[in-house]
Amino acid sequence: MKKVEVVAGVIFCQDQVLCVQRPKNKFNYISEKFEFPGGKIEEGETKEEALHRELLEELNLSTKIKSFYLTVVHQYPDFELTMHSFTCEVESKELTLHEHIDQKWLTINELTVLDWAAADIPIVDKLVSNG
Ligand SMILES: Nc1nc2c([nH]c(=O)n2[C@H]2C[C@H](O)[C@@H](COP(=O)(O)OP(=O)(O)OP(=O)(O)O)O2)c(=O)[nH]1
Repeated sequence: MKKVEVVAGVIFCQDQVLCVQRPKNKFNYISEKFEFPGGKIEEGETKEEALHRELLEELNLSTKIKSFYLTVVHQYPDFELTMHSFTCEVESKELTLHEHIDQKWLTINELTVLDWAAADIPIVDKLVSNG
C-alpha cells in the first residue's frame, strides 16, 4: 500500500481558521473536500520548511508556524496518509488560491459544518473539544 506523508497548517487569523476546498478529483473521498492547506514533504526538508513552502506555493501566504498540533494516520482506499498538523498565525487574510476552489475563514465552533477530508476529522475534533 502506497504511503504519503504530508504537513498541514491550522492557520489562525485571530479567532478564525482557514479552511480550503480541494478541486474535483477522480477519487471521490478526496474530491471537493475541505482540508487544512499543506502538502508533501520533499527530500531534505524539515516539516516546518515543507509547510512554509507549501503555503507560499498554494496560497501565496507567509505564515508564522507556532507549534506542532497533531499527527493523524488515516487509511484511504488506495493509500495510507500520515499528516502532521501545526498551528500557524497570520495577520491578514489576504491570499491567492492557486490550487483550491474555495476558502472559508471559520471560528472553531463553525468548523463542523464543512465536508472535510476524512483524515482531517481528528484535527477538527481536537480543535472543537479544546475550544
Ligand atoms: N495538504 C493536505 N492534504 C490532505 C489533507 N487531508 C487529506 O486527506 N489530504 C490528502 C490529500 C492528498 O491525497 C494528500 C496531499 O497531497 P498534496 O495536496 O500535496 O498533493 P496532491 O495529491 O493533491 O497532488 P500531487 O502533489 O500528488 O500532484 O493528502 C489536508 O488537510 N491537507
